Amino acid sequence: MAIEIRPITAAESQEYLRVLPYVNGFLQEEPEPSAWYAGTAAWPPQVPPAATDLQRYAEELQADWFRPQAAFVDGKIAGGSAIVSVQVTVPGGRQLALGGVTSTAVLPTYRRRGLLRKIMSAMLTDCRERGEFLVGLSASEGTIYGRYGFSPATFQHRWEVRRTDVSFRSEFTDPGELELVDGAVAAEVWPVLHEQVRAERVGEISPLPGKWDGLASGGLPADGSGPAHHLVHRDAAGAVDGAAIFRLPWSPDPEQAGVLQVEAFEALTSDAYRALWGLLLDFDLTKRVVAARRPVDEPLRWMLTNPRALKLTRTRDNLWLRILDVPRALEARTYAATDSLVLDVSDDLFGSGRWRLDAGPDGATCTAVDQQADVSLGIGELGSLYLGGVRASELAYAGRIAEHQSGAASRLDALLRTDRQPHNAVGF
Ligand SMILES: CC(=O)SCCNC(=O)CCNC(=O)[C@H](O)C(C)(C)COP(=O)(O)OP(=O)(O)OC[C@H]1O[C@@H](n2cnc3c(N)ncnc32)[C@H](O)[C@@H]1OP(=O)(O)O
Repeated sequence: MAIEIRPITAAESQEYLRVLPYVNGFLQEEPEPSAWYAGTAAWPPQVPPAATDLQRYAEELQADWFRPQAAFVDGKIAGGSAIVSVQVTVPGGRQLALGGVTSTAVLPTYRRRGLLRKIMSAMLTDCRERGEFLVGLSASEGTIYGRYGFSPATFQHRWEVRRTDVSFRSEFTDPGELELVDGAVAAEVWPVLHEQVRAERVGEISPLPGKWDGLASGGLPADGSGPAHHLVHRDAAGAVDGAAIFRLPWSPDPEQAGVLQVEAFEALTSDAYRALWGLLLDFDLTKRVVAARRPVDEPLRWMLTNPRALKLTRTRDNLWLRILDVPRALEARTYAATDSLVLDVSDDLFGSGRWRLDAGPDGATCTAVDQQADVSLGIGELGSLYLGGVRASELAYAGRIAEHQSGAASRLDALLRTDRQPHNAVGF
């Protein structure tokens, strides 16, 4: 079998699309209603794409931010994946280029012959040559991407709360006001709000072009989750400082009736956060609120009289990170303490190395050295640590980091920690 890995031409778009999960069918361990996918249709799609969808996807393949690679077997496309150009906010506030791996699939009849490995190798090499030193993805299965040096760096929770269990610890007088707005207003609010959130939030991803376009049209999803409702909070001066998108899906099951699904929620201030949740958790005729894709350090539970009222129903990894250039990545963020440590980092794909990290609140220098290492770790472990969401001491206890100096993992923790847990509400 003759295998060739290369980008596709415009004429090959339809053939390429046919191998991809969102066209070819994609089983997922847990299907997501549109409300949780933050899209206008359930994911994975429940109906085959229409010709107009295929045409739109094919046009998207030509965009400069979408870089598809295909595996041709004996001249026919048998697998594909793509890198989308996005940015990720890192500790210190820089928004770094991130190559986002997406839309990955190999036809069932060609699986386990090394096609993904070859595609991945081509894509990572291309990113390095472009100077992108961070690559990320969200994984369909947890067993696939560790071998390429990816490892979870952000996590997300789904939680639910019964309306009758909610009582806030303290009285709250809103200095601003809430307003229900239509999709056209929401389509103007969300890009601006998310941009402000992204500037502050470690791990947040820049939205792909067109991310908010569907809000204005407000189409009805096929999964019965109902129309999107848009809630906006304005501060005392009238500036938008928070917003939520929610749905009130219909269900024949009495247990599932009366659920308010929170599709998106952002607040720039504690007041906006309290005001928005105050209404969403006490919405007339609802019994239960379900919120997915939420940060793992949700402050809401600390606002409730009974913190146990907020029940976690799912926790899962979100952004998997792969560092392609250790010194450039480590020099691009800032640190919570001042310290100097030698890291021995193994990387099967792009070569191992030993670096001294001289780090502080204003940044770092990272220099190749020969001296004794304080810790040894793999490139995947470094990816998990990079945004501050995973503790080095936890990975050391798990045998994933070797300490050569007692206390070195704790010192690494002190350097890498961030005030809030990294989180990305937006994916790709
Ligand atoms: C970021 C995203 O886009 S997530 C979406 C990923 N896509 C899917 O899950 C769609 C369904 N799955 C598929 O299409 C394919 O199984 C793919 C794309 C995941 C893997 O493609 P393949 O060409 O079979 O992978 P390939 O043969 O290169 O395998 C490379 C290695 O990964 C392993 N591997 C591949 N897929 C899996 C899997 N699903 N579970 C466990 N191991 C896997 C192989 O055993 C092999 O191991 P080795 O390096 O020790 O030999």
